[in-house]
Amino acid sequence: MEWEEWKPFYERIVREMGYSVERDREAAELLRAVLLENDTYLLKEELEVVVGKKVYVFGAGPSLEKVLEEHDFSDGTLIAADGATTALLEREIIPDIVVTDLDGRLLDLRKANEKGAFMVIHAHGDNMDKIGAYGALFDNVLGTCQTEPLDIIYNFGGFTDGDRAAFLAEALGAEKIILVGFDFGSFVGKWSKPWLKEHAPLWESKAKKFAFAKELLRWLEENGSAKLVWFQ
Ligand SMILES: Nc1ncnc2c1ncn2[C@@H]1O[C@H](COP(=O)(O)OP(=O)(O)OP(=O)(O)O)[C@@H](O)[C@H]1O
Ligand SMILES: Nc1nc2c(c(=O)[nH]1)N=C(CO)CN2
Ligand SMILES: [Mg+2]
Repeated sequence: MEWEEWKPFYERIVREMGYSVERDREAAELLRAVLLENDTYLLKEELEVVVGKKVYVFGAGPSLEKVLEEHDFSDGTLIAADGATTALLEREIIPDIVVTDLDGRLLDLRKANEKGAFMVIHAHGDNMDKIGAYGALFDNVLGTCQTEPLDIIYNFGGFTDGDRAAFLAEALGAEKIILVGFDFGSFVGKWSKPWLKEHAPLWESKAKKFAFAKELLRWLEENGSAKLVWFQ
């Protein structure tokens, strides 16, 4: 998704979620500074070679657990959206790429990175504290933002970690994107937040995020060049 296509979505998101564009911009600058200072940044071209034709994107919906038990996903590139990383690690699956705004379980995000996963870390106005505190703990990081892209900070479109991961796969050349554990139902998967012990009833701000995520994935289905499939 090009910036001009993303801009109207972003403007609606900012309005409906009450975000600050200025803070989102500040976060992008902060992430850029952290990655440059530590020399841990990746360029798009370096991540492109990791993404094959067939990509599985794992969301953190409650359905993920059973699906991981019953199916083998070793024939594609594995991209975990934030909290889904924990569910994969529990089954000793190391994702190729983790897409996160750093609010999943930090130890699991780091473990995946140490075991070889490339990180795609997203900067927004509400995670600057996390970027400042933990940004330097990761290696092989492609930075993303939701405002205008900077030199090493990309914007491929997408809002939540899950739909953003699908937009990333599209931008990096995937031909088939299979969404696993995306149920967007009335429960948030227990891997979604570090403090959740069980799947939790959907709360209001998360419901709004899910509505945008679904809309963006529909856009990708209609306008992307990759085939988008919902794994059942
Ligand atoms: N029922 C579900 N519960 C949680 N995540 C889901 C569900 N269905 C689909 N997903 C997708 O899985 C992704 C990973 O979940 P996670 O909650 O860890 O990420 P997140 O977007 O960072 O959440 P937040 O906006 O609260 O930071 C979500 O971004 C969402 O796109
Ligand atoms: N400002 C701001 N932007 C976001 C936020 C958030 O909580 N605040 N959460 C996101 C992941 O779902 C993506 N973008
Ligand atoms: Mg997150």
